[in-house]
Amino acid sequence: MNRDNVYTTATIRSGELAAAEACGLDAKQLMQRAAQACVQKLQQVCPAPARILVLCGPGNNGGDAWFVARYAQQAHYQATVVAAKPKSELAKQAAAAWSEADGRVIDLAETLSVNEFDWVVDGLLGNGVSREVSGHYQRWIETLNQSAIPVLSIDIPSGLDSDSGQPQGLAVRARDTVTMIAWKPGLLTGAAADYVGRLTLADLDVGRAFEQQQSRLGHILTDNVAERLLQVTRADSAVHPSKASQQNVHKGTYGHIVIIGGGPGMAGAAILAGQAALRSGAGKVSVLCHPDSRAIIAQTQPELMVESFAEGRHRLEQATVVALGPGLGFSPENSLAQDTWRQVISHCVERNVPLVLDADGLNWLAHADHRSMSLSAHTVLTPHPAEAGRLLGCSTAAIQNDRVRAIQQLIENFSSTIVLKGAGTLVGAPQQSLWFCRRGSSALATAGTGDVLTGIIATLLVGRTPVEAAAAAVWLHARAGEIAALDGERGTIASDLLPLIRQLRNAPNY
Ligand SMILES: NC(=O)C1=CN([C@@H]2O[C@H](COP(=O)(O)OP(=O)(O)OC[C@H]3O[C@@H](n4cnc5c(N)ncnc54)[C@H](O)[C@@H]3O)[C@@H](O)[C@H]2O)[C@@H](O)CC1
Ligand SMILES: [K+]
Repeated sequence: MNRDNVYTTATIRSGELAAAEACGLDAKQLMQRAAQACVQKLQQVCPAPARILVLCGPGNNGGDAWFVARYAQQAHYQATVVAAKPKSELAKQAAAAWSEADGRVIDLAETLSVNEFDWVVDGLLGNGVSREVSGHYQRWIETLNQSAIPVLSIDIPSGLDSDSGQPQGLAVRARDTVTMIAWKPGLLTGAAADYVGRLTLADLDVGRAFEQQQSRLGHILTDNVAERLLQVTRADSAVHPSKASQQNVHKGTYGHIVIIGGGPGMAGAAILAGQAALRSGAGKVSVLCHPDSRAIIAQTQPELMVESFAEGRHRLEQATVVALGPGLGFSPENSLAQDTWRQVISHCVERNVPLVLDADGLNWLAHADHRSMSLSAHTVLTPHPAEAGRLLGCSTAAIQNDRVRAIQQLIENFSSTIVLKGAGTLVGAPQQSLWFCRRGSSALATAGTGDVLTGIIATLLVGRTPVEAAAAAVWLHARAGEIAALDGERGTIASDLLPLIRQLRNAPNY
């Protein structure tokens, strides 16, 4: 079974019973397996006879939790149940199993000191959360989040939306989450990383049947896959015959990357993109910038070839890949930036030159009427949520509330490869399933890291399809961020990533 596939919540909810039936199981047996998987995890993280508090909500997530209490008790844990009235038929049966074992139940409306317990099992709400958390649910989640007691969440931290990864007002911050059957996007993107803790997939032995019956939304960008993508080069045409013609054309070169940006006061963005391209292994990097930025860029990094756009236009003819946007400048009266943008886009579209559009490159795209222009299929757009909002004409919050929908819309509108940045970065392209990157660090949320990513993508575009290059670059950048953060997340800056990019390019498992 490919344990990296991601399915929408709707697919999981509508398909899990059919998969169980194909394996000769009914819904109650599936629930019992879910509970057993959670008890196994408990046994790893807090051996019996620990004191555990089991919180049971009204639906089947609560049903799982009632069975957890029962099995935990059988495994010699001291289990205490706090429960809402079970509403679903399965939850009622699971609650009955606890009563038959003479288990005591405390009503959710009561208060209890959680400090008496070693661990909490959170079965309040699962993938059926349908509204903002309030009342006793809110109170319990606040209590858990304020206490230091570790929490194991069943399926998904209660209150987290299992598609968007956004809390519905409030969500449990778990130490561990055991999710059932298959990965859901809400565990992997948006705010998920702040809530899910360590993730475990329990496929309940129906995962294979489920995968055979359902189509996936995407897959996790695993280390293995990323390392393989990083190794694929033009010399590998036998492995990737689809790229043979492009590979032959450029054989023997590591590519000439042309970066266009660096407006007045924004030379740094072009420098960082250029340095990242060099450290990712580009053979030659040119920067075309505003005349005022030329000297500082050239002095900062002598390996960069620097010209003003007017002087260096001919560089476009030599470009293997173009990166347009870092520090370009964006304001209605900035006609130099706008003209440059138009000329570069036209060149790349006409010649089918691979293009990365970032920062002001995206702002000009949002400003243009994109319906009247087409980008080449070799284009990668790298919006952060605010830029994505500008491109789609909606708010940043709307993007974050449904990142999967947002990237799908961007792919459709621009027929390009899209990197939707932010925690749980998504990568997608037309007719391809999405990549979910779980790696990364909040240390990457600082100025300039986007410019670095642009430089990496541009370099990796040499010899890879746009989606492969974007996925490999996102992973590399995220890993570099993680490693940089080992010296302290606070104070990590974009240029700290540069030596790590070099290390990772030479040894991805560094
Ligand atoms: N159906 C199956 O065969 C399986 C289901 N499983 C479990 O079932 C869960 C899904 O069960 P359900 O569909 O019953 O959904 P949930 O258990 O997530 O909750 C649904 C219930 O909660 C209420 N609710 C929704 N939002 C609320 C809020 N904000 N505040 C208070 N109450 C709220 C709903 O009115 C409904 O009564 C999964 O997450 C998983 O844990 C697993 O046992 C695997 C097998
Ligand atoms: K839960």
